[in-house]
Amino acid sequence: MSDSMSMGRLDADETAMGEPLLEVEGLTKHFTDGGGFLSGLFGEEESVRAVEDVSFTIHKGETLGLVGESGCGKSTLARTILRLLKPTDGTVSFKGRDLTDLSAEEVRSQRKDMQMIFQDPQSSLDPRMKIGPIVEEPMKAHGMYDANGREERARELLEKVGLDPQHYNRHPHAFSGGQRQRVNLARALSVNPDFIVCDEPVSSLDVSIQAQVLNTMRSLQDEFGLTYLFIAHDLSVIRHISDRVAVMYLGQMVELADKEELYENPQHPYTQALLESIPVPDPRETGTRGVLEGDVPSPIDPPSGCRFRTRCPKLIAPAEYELSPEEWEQTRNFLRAVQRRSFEPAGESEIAVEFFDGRVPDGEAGRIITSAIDQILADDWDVAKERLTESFAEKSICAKQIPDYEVPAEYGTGPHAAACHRHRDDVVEGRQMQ
Ligand SMILES: Nc1ncnc2c1ncn2[C@@H]1O[C@H](COP(=O)(O)OP(=O)(O)OP(=O)(O)O)[C@@H](O)[C@H]1O
Repeated sequence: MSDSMSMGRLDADETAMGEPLLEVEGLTKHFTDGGGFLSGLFGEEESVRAVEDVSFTIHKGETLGLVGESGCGKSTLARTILRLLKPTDGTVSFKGRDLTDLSAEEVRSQRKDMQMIFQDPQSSLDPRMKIGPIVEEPMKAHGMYDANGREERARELLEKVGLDPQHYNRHPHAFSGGQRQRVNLARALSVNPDFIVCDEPVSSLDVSIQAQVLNTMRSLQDEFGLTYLFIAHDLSVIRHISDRVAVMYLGQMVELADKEELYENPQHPYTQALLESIPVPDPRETGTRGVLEGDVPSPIDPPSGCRFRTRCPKLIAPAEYELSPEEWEQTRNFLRAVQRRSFEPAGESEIAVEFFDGRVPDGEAGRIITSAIDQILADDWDVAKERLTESFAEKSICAKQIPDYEVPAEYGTGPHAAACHRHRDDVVEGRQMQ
């Protein structure tokens, strides 16, 4: 397809994937500095734009994996969906019912159907309580069964999650991390929910234990007809458990597709970078550094257009310059190097050799580059950086419009949404045509 669809909306649900269970539409959560009396007076209250205009659907019985670097807004999105946080904007419908306008009491009763399990099984279990009563707590809160009924169900659930029901009277410290996460699962299941948000549920566990817990979660899903929103930063974990995968960057969804499609045919440069950075199984190697350049910008003042553009290795060339793909790549690398001040300027020809194979492009683009080189040699880095950024980065379509495209899928049957302007018809070989 050619042009941007509704701005910021990334939705991949128009298929026969089953009945929608959860529909999220334009969900936005900004954190505003509550103490901002003075800033409020001047109307300049700063807000952290943690989640911005996110739309997607989760179907009954599926697992939607949600992946992205730390701080990209995964937990805030999950908490806003569950109404643990009040949305700034947008709607969440669960089984066709809009949750956004429910009263506090209605939200509380709705929560029975929507449970959440967290990363750290240690801190989410009260060390003074025995695990049986821990599992019974939510049933008690929702007035389910009498005391005997609750105990019976708790014992049954302990067994279902792979624990010994005889351990009903033990305290959490008697269990390993994996076992404690199983207690959490039993507790979440106790109120018979339809939907469970799993926020990094296996991240704190040893790799060898992770697969076992994930397998248990899978079989519980089949047995109880559960639907999961599964959050993780680890792409191998997401691949193991998910049916579809959504990728988040700086508060927005950038790609959503069937699992196989996303892993085999990623169409967003951020997803591609994340996948390239899956570490070889070496416990000393962590994170995504190396492939993804630069720092994540602040969510207080995120980049315009595509939020990934300031780190994107595929930034689109502005329409006004007639640059070949090679020249654009050189120009982009030069721009990045100046922005990061990552080289020692020796002289004009040395810079031209280092970044442009000795030949700066012709025309207007060349004139801008040459004057930037002069400014660098005069130690005016900031002026050079500003000129190059304004002339190239800010003129790219990537800076001007929020991308949102549906692209052809090669694997699976579901749609594939990718928020990258390279999928416009008027972008050819990384350059926007006039
Ligand atoms: N209560 C809050 N007040 C202000 N800012 C917040 C608050 N909670 C989260 N944030 C900010 O919102 C952004 C998104 O945070 P969030 O915890 O949702 O990300 P995440 O992807 O879940 O990260 P992680 O994987 O590290 O948990 C971050 O910039 C974070 O600092």
